[in-house]
Amino acid sequence: MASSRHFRVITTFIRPTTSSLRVQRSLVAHNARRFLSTTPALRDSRNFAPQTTIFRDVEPLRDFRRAALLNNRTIGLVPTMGALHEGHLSLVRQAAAENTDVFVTIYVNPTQFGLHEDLASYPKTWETDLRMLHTLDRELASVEGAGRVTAVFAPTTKTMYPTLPPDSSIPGVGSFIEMRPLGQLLEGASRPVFFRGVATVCMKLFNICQPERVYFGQKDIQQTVVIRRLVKDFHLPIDVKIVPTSREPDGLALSSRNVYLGTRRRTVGIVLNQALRKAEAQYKARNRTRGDILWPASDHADQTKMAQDALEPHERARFEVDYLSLADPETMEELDEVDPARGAILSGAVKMLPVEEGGPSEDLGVGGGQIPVMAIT
Ligand SMILES: Nc1ncnc2c1ncn2[C@@H]1O[C@H](COP(=O)(O)OP(=O)(O)OP(=O)(O)O)[C@@H](O)[C@H]1O
Ligand SMILES: CC(C)(CO)[C@@H](O)C(=O)[O-]
Ligand code: BAL
Repeated sequence: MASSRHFRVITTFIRPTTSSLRVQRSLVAHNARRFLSTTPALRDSRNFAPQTTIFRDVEPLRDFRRAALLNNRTIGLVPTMGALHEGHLSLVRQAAAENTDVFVTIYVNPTQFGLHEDLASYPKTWETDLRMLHTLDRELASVEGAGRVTAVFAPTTKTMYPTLPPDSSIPGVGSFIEMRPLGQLLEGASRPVFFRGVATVCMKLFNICQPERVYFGQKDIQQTVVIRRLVKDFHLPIDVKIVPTSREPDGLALSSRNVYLGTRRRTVGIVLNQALRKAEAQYKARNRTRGDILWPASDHADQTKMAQDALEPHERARFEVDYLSLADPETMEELDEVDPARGAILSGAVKMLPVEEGGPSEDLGVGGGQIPVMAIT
């Protein structure tokens, strides 16, 4: 059986207090208002014509992109692994507010999955994904000034890895992009090939689609740091946009892997989000040192863990805290103290262990509570 996996919770960017970030935020707010504002900006969508083309190969997509460039159109790229949910759609919405064309890529990239991770069982919902994008595109068609979802790129692995088959082993035969030590910290410590795979596939997708802007979710915060580094170190002419995390009412972040959780692990899984909120509150109360910021988070996680461990096997959802991190926003190196002018990234990971004993009619999630999980709240 594949090894148990992390239930990751990566929540908070303690923002610097510089005016440039405030400007960035207000621009996003402006765009959101432009996009979300009601009647005056609504277009008549009765004549809605779907504009989305599905591409499997590189050359036709390149031709499409070239034509867009000649027509002064701008491309916002949203890379995904499919199994779409409202979090993905929020990325598409922001991309549509800032570009004439949105390209969505749907590709489950093998090189970012370690050999014992959940590549084989990763949820695939192609038909539903297309329906969701179609519905969203219809909505976009009715908004004055909004871009449209004009391309979905869903390549085969042979297209993405044209020379050698993808290799997920640590020595890794093939052509890769690596960032050391950034890609080896935190998530990279427990998933040693993860960021190598992400950086490599994103470089490929950026080269194929040549977007002006790319959109990534803050939920995967270390991934956003890796992408910014990719763009900086390889001089890519791309603007990286980070979109806030979409959450369930109780704070659980939407995530494709949530289907694995089942009721019991889902309920307990919000522990880390709760813990990190406590740490964030410490920062907001003007605490700046690592100990002061992180202790309530560790304490909350410890208390919850003890309470679960004390329950009977048919009642409990056991977990282990992998890390609680207070890190520099560009290097992800751990900080002893936060400089408010620079900000920090507060993040954490919890390993949700398999359910030991299911109840008679209990919803244990896809895979009966045993599937390796990489869900994010
Ligand atoms: N809840 C969310 N809010 C905002 N962005 C999100 C959310 N969930 C995913 N994203 C972003 O969507 C993009 C594609 O993510 P991906 O397809 O891996 O979905 P996922 O839900 O993160 O899946 P997984 O369960 O594998 O982590 C990434 O940039 C990711 O950060
Ligand atoms: C960015 C990405 C699409 C690369 O495969 C993936 O890591 C994801 O979905 O976050
Ligand atoms: N959203 C992160 C992709 C992964 O876990 O592989």
